[in-house]
Amino acid sequence: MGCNTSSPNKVGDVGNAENKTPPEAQANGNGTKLEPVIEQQEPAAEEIVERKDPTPVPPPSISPQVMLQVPEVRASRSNTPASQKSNDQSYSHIRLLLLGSAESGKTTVLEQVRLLYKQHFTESEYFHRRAFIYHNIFKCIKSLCRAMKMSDIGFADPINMGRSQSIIADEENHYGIFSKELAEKIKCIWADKSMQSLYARRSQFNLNDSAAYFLNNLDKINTLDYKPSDRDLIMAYVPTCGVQNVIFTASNQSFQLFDIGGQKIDRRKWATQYEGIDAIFFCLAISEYDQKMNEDMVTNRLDDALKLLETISEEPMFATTPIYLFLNEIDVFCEKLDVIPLSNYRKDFPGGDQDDALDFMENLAVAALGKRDKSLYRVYRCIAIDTQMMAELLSTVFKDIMKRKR
Ligand SMILES: Nc1nc2c(ncn2[C@@H]2O[C@H](COP(=O)(O)OP(=O)(O)OP(=O)(O)O)[C@@H](O)[C@H]2O)c(=O)[nH]1
Ligand SMILES: [Mg+2]
Repeated sequence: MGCNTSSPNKVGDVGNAENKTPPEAQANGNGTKLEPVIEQQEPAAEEIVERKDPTPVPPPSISPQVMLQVPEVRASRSNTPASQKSNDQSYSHIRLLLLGSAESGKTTVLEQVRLLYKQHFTESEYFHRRAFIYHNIFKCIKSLCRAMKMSDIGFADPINMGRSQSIIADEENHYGIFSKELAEKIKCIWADKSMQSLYARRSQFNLNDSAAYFLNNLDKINTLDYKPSDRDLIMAYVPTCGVQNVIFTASNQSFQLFDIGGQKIDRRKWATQYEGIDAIFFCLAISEYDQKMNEDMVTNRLDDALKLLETISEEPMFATTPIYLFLNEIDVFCEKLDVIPLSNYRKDFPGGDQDDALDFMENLAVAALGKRDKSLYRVYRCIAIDTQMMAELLSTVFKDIMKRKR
């Protein structure tokens, strides 16, 4: 039996999504012209030191965080906690909080909301994302070269060994277009037959899920007039270090979606955003069952994510707050199962096909929600990079949230 990724599976009593694309995704319900306002939030100096991601802070000219607001709320500061906003009578938004561990898909969900609900990207945001795409590509090829060096495989073409060594020795962060020579090196290494077999074992060295997508598109990207497409924006990984939010209208209701970084260092700030939250979107990347956390390279990522979910579920401030749980990355999960058996990492998995494995993961997540009343959570299986799937899912979720508010 194949993996059913065509529509989000739901637990609970949410009706099936009827429309392919929600009408509210095509225009702003209230007709307000939305003008993005970009504000920068820099991480504190001690965080820069502690952060495990080796490239948390892009060059000074590139903002790592953006905040999108409708004109009437421009006066508020980007780092004002949701708690303060809840006491401000001028706010009429339903406040949503994205939570989950690092690289679980939170910002991808936010970016999908922006694309679907017409929160256009500014030129400087394109510039910022473009810089990160070059950086993502270089980081990926460097990880692959390092992994090849550690492996017993060896390049199919011996010339690639020297190319690989020079990539490993390159200390630059590469936030800009690659030289012709560097681009050629990257392409040759990526095309090497042995590299492709190593790529199949990529979870062993925490390679970003979008590595192949960007490496395969290098020719298009490495041009002076390259402007990221919507797809490129969704596929890029820009680690969130701080809080960003977007305000948008769905079904004539105004929503504000907050997104916080999921690395351990960022979680210390989560509680400052808890008050006044109407619903939580929790992202859990189920594909990470065999991976270790970048922060310590010891803790299993799935264990960490489940523990995090349990903590959020038990948080007294969320006792009556609905949790919308997104079991994310089912594409990567299904692809990985054949290469890395789930039973190697989850001894309690009795075995079975992909759908059994998906059910098993869902049960783990539901168990982490503990004694929470069934009416206070919904579970969805999703692929956050799939815009069509997310259009249906988000439309269903927003309707459910509004039903609860009535
Ligand atoms: N293949 C695949 N890739 C995904 C999926 N969801 C997210 N990604 C990719 O995973 C990477 C990380 O996603 P983000 O949304 O930035 O992760 P995050 O939870 O915001 O991470 P932090 O900001 O570090 O907390 C990006 O490159 C996304 O394109 C998915 O369902 N499938
Ligand atoms: Mg993020």
